[in-house]
Amino acid sequence: MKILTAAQTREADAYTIREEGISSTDLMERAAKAFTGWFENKFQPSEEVHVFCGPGNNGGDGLAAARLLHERKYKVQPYIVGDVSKASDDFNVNLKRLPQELQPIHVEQPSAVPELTDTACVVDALFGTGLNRPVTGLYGEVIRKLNSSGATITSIDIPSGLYSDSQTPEEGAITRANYTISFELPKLAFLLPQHENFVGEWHVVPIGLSQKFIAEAKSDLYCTKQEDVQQFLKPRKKFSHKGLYGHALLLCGGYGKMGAAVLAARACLRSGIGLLTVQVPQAGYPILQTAVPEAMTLTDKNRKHLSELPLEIDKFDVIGIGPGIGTERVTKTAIGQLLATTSHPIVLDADAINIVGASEKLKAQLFKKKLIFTPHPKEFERLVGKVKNDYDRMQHLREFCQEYGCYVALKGSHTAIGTPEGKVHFNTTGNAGLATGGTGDALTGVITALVGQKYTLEEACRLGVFVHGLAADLALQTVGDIAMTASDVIDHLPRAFLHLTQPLP
Ligand SMILES: NC(=O)C1=CN([C@@H]2O[C@H](COP(=O)(O)OP(=O)(O)OC[C@H]3O[C@@H](n4cnc5c(N)ncnc54)[C@H](O)[C@@H]3O)[C@@H](O)[C@H]2O)[C@@H](O)CC1
Ligand SMILES: Nc1ncnc2c1ncn2[C@@H]1O[C@H](COP(=O)(O)OP(=O)(O)O)[C@@H](O)[C@H]1O
Ligand SMILES: [K+]
Repeated sequence: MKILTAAQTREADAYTIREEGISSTDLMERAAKAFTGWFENKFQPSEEVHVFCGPGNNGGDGLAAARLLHERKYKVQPYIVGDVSKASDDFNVNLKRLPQELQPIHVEQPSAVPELTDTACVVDALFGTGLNRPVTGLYGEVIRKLNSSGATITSIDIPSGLYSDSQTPEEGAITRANYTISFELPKLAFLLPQHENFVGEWHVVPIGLSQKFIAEAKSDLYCTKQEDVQQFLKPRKKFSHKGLYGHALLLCGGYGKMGAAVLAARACLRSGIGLLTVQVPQAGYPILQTAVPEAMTLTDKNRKHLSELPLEIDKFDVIGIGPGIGTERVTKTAIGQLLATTSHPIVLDADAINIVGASEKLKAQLFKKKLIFTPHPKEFERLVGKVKNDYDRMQHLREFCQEYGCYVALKGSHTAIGTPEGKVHFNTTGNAGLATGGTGDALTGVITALVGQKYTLEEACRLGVFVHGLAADLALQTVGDIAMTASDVIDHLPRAFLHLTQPLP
């Protein structure tokens, strides 16, 4: 699923209107119906609904939604904020369509906004994608008043005041929505952690924008949905054997962190790898052999740390390195050897990233390699330097992937996968139960297994991150997010793969 800019969304609206021969008022009616459809499923008609409308088409949506909710017997009060002498045409059409008994309150002073109780619902239709400057003055005061009330706020299309594709200037007021209902496609702003308190829980409702326009629109930003990964999932063949599903090498674990190797290995095996060898420091030998009997185990000459590569490193199809390895000098040397000698794909995580990030010499060896990095935001900063905000982080992500020709899965609530072409694919599965030690180690195992099975590096990243998040979503149903562990996520990988191969009705 593509993510379009505000300007492209306007073009999509205009294109749809031309292509379908409908009026812009009809499209607005569709948007308002889609919005109220969601609203009716969420809130009871007994709720008081206060709809705050601005002067543009977002306000027009608000007026149309107020009328539709009134028809559905909600107790609705529309408000028109500020000077609407230059209101949009569709705003004016919908103002006229309000029935006699549903007259709007004109808000010319912030004091005209009533004290709202905790049980009130607010619909925020002040500004949408037409926002062209930070929200200050009366609109800013109204937003601050709504934010400080206890009311439940639902924003139409986007929280008012939030820029959809770039950093919102600090002086602008932004609605702190509990829910945001966006039309047709999600907006980039929804996927960035810094906007969590503004966007709240977001949903996308279809309004029939032209699929042709969307397919042809140029965008480097995507959301990965289930149907996307199902398209490249490889079925297992009846006469196949383990030799056809790749032999992975995991270089993981260190003294006190052998669990990282166990988790990565278990996740790798649960993701379809044909054969798995794990090399651990000597102290890890009994642990690995006991905890993961399916994996072959090699030992390093060093008792506590990774310090050497296996002799026959070329026989492996993929190498996953990093979880639990630490940053000892001997380990740095081994990573240098790995980057210098192997042409096989490598998945680098955790301390492997920290080691590379701290050494310009190692960074110089990254070019023209088949590499996937799986950093969390702190590890990412060790690779690229300090970032200013989430937009700056995305910019660094694209530049780093383009410069080194590599893939980066920048982990988070919506893990962002950067590609060498400068594209970014945001993941749509997973939940806060994943915010616990070891889940990243499991992800390294999953992605390593998929690369071993000859998925392209892009497919392995997108499918791996998706299925890892899906396993957590399935685990949520039985263990919840508070108690979830990395082992729970691994234990739910089978159901997650089943879900993808045999979609539940
Ligand atoms: N036919 C269409 O084009 C459709 C549009 N839709 C709605 O239309 C919205 C976009 O509508 P518009 O393009 O009219 O834009 P908005 O309604 O977001 O706002 C534009 C108006 O606000 C003013 N404005 C912008 N920033 C301001 C600020 N900081 N302070 C004060 N005034 C400010 C502008 O001068 C303009 O009058 C979407 O978000 C969506 O809600 C939907 O109805 C779907 C169909
Ligand atoms: N709030 C969250 N919502 C969804 N996914 C999350 C959240 N927090 C963390 N994750 C996911 O959990 C994993 C954590 O990885 P990482 O930080 O490397 O953990 P560790 O190093 O302990 O294994 C990543 O896949 C990340 O995307
Ligand atoms: K809005």
